[in-house]
Amino acid sequence: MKTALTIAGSDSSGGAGIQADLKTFSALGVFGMSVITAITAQNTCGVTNIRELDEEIIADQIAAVYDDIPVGAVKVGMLSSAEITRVVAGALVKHGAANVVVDPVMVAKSGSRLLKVEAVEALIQFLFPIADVVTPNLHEAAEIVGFPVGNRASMERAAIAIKAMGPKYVVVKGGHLPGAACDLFYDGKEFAYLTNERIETKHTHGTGCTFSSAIAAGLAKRMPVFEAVAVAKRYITVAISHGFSLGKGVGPTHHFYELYSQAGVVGDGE
Ligand SMILES: Nc1ncnc2c1ncn2[C@@H]1O[C@H](COP(=O)(O)OP(=O)(O)OP(=O)(O)O)[C@@H](O)[C@H]1O
Ligand SMILES: Cc1ncc(COP(=O)(O)O)c(N)n1
Repeated sequence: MKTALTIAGSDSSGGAGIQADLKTFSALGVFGMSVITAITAQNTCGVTNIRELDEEIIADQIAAVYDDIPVGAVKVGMLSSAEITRVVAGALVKHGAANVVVDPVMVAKSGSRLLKVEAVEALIQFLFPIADVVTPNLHEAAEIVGFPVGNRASMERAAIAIKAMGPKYVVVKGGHLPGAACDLFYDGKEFAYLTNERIETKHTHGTGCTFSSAIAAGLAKRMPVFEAVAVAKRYITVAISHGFSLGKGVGPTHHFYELYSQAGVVGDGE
């Protein structure tokens, strides 16, 4: 059985965070495990409270998994503070984590800050050098590199700057671009664009979490990195096109296995 671990925040409404990650792992046929960094009181309208877990229980959760179970890939999402970021990075190094996907979650769609401003430096310093893939959206890329990112030229400049911070691969997500949903993949040598038509929907809660978990699921299945990203792009496109209204605000994406096998995202044999 292939396994993947998510280290992220809990979203009580089930659309983003740990919950989206585990649903994605399951739909892609990978056994999911979780380390919770923070608990958010959250629904489709926004985040009403955040409680960080203490560093000891976070480190102990990571140790409990790695000391016992082979971890095929790990996705890192909401980290909230610089201290949590340092502890997670240190634990991943200590346990020799492989196939590390870092989604540099900073602000929820609803506007709440999920990573303190002063923690961005720790993310760059401690996590980027041990990451295989880093997946910023346009806003996150801009905060990381310190210049505006809003078109293909600036996405390429940002990808080069982020690659220089240590990860093996960078995916700058263009979900917030005008027009097509166009993501940039960069391996340090060449740029490749993964493009899909924009789906007109407001139900996109958790798209970033879902995309990065799908990449981790692909790596856990030992796909080459570009193939894992391409499968994740197909997965998120199907997930958004079947996003649905739930609650009064921004509804979630869709994670039911049948849909993905019908759409050819996962083969029956996987
Ligand atoms: N309306 C859309 N139609 C098609 N694809 C989309 C749409 N919105 C986002 N995507 C795709 O979803 C993936 C996630 O991108 P996005 O830029 O939304 O991430 P994000 O901002 O980190 O997500 P989140 O806001 O959940 O944190 C990317 O592959 C992006 O191209
Ligand atoms: C716990 C947690 N992690 C990540 C996100 C980002 O997802 P989105 O930007 O879609 O709200 C979130 N809202 N909550």
